[in-house]
Amino acid sequence: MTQPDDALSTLRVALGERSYPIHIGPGLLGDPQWLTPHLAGRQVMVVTNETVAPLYLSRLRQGLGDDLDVRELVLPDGEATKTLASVERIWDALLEAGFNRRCTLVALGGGVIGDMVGFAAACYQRGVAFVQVPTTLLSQVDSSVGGKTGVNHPRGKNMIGAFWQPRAVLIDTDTLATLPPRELSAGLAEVIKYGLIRDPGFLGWLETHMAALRGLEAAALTRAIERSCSLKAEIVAEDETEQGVRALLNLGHTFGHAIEAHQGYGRWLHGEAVGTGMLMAAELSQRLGWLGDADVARVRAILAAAALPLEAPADMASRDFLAVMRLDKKNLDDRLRLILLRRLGEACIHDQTPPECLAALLEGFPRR
Ligand SMILES: NC(=O)c1ccc[n+]([C@@H]2O[C@H](COP(=O)([O-])OP(=O)(O)OC[C@H]3O[C@@H](n4cnc5c(N)ncnc54)[C@H](O)[C@@H]3O)[C@@H](O)[C@H]2O)c1
Ligand SMILES: O=C(O)C(=O)C[C@@H](O)[C@H](O)[C@H](O)COP(=O)(O)O
Ligand SMILES: [Zn+2]
Repeated sequence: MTQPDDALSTLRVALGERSYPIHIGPGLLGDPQWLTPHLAGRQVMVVTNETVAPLYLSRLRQGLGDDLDVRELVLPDGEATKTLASVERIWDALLEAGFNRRCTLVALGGGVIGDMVGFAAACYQRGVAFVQVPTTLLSQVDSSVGGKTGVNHPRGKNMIGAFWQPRAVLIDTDTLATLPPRELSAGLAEVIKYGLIRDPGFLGWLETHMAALRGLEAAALTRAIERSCSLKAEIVAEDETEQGVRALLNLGHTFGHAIEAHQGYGRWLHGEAVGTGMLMAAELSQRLGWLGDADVARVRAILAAAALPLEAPADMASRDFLAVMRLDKKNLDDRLRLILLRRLGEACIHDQTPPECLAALLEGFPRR
């Protein structure tokens, strides 16, 4: 087997004794050196959706040798399909193919496919191998790394799931060429998140390179993906199952998940809801005296530069936010646990927000 090309970079997610690679670069799909070393055996189920299949399925198949038993499952597209019923379709296909515990599932697509395939792998015959091949910016910088898998419930995002780590993450940056601009912006929300929670230098870099990122300039995108994956890998290595620091990756998500669930899954993209949620978190941090006017203005400006929404849905009252936020998975002992900003580049877990302060934020935050 040839050595990986120098143009590609590899990061690792270290989990105690175990670790897995994140390969990042152009041209990974279709090159057998990336996928085949991570297969558990001969049986391979590639799961994708009806949008991604015509774009990338045949290229991925080229990266799988002829000596394998490869099956394909093409699911419908959309956040609304991130359900247990879709995961059952994966299990049905695996059983129909007669696949055993040495099979490997390959998730080819965005975060919806990745989360569902990971969950299917976690449960099939009590756990089989899976590989993430993310094709959206959001899935390349966030969802494919770290092993959070699962599906939505009408009452809350990702309410049913498991921690189950992939064997490898293969990020082919060429796939971003076909991504619609709205999806690119959604991915940028999670990229901005890393700067806000952990890396003020990266936040500054993003401010100056936003036009290049939105213009799909390869060098800028690769740098943003590498830095995001590296920060996520570091946090997951510290706290795989979200007992502490990993919760910081949820900046903007308590508000954002409430928007997604209230509006009906898919109406707001996950990244859009998280972007608005991060602005809400920043404004709440300002009300608590941690951020100044200039800090909040910077958060608003970078979200605007990424073409993300800055207002909450018009039909969402404060009580609608609170109803979903009360079910958030981070909450303990009936207390809301929010991720807030001590300053730009430093997040904290906060469960002491005075109710009147949160109420004022929710009442005063603009709607559209
Ligand atoms: N597990 C985690 O840690 C984690 C982290 C962040 C988000 N998520 C989850 O990820 C999901 C959002 O992921 P997403 O933003 O990738 O959404 P998505 O999976 O719905 O993909 C967005 C859209 O882009 C299409 N698409 C995918 N790749 C494409 C390509 N290369 N060219 C053209 N179109 C392409 C998809 O078919 C879809 O229509 C949410 O369910 C969210 O909860 C999970
Ligand atoms: O990896 C994590 O941890 C995250 O929180 C990343 C988030 O961007 C992602 O949306 C995640 O799926 C949210 O998880 P949840 O536990 O809040 O459902
Ligand atoms: Zn997210």
